[in-house]
Amino acid sequence: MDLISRISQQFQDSAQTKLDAVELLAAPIAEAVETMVNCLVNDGKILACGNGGSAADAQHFAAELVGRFEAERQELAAIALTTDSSILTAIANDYAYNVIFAKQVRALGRSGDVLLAISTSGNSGNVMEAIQAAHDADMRVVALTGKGGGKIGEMLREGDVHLCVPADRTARIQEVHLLSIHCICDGIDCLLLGVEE
Ligand SMILES: O=C(CO)[C@@H](O)[C@H](O)[C@H](O)[C@H](O)COP(=O)(O)O
Ligand SMILES: [Zn+2]
Repeated sequence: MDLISRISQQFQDSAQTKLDAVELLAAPIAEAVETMVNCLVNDGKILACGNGGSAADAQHFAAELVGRFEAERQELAAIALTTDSSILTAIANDYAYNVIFAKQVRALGRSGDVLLAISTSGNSGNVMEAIQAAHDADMRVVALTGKGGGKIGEMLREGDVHLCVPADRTARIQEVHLLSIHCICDGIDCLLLGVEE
């Protein structure tokens, strides 16, 4: 297959994966919006974590809440746990890579806060440890996964929200995660501001 055909195929696969996911994900995305708005209006904050491309997604999400998405509104409390290289290297070096997010959740997370946990496989150990720490702190979890949800799908409990993308390819799952994150940002603005467009 030549490059142009490969690229065209990827665009088609990405669009199809999104269309295939909407029926399954629309309700949990709406639940995620309500969970997060409820947290934010009650003075809570959202902590976000993930590895690799999902670390970028966590940061992207926090930037849209603290800065803005599409509408002007008050700053919203969100922190990506993927950005402080001193914290990350100290914890990985002195303890284990598996606890780089969990120790930050234990330091910063409070009852009523939300953890946005992102893992395409649903099996990243450090994201699982973060979820456990969030549960211990009486926080709710919004999990973005794929590939059937993995072990993270089995860890979630009542009050948590699971957005499991019905796909097996990491890149395609990440693309739906980003769309879902934008839907969450739009939904938060809509509930807080009544934004229609
Ligand atoms: O962006 C990509 C692949 O598209 C990679 O950086 C990917 O995020 C990394 O391999 C992650 O470590 C995968 O972790 P996870 O999504 O399974 O939790
Ligand atoms: Zn990637």
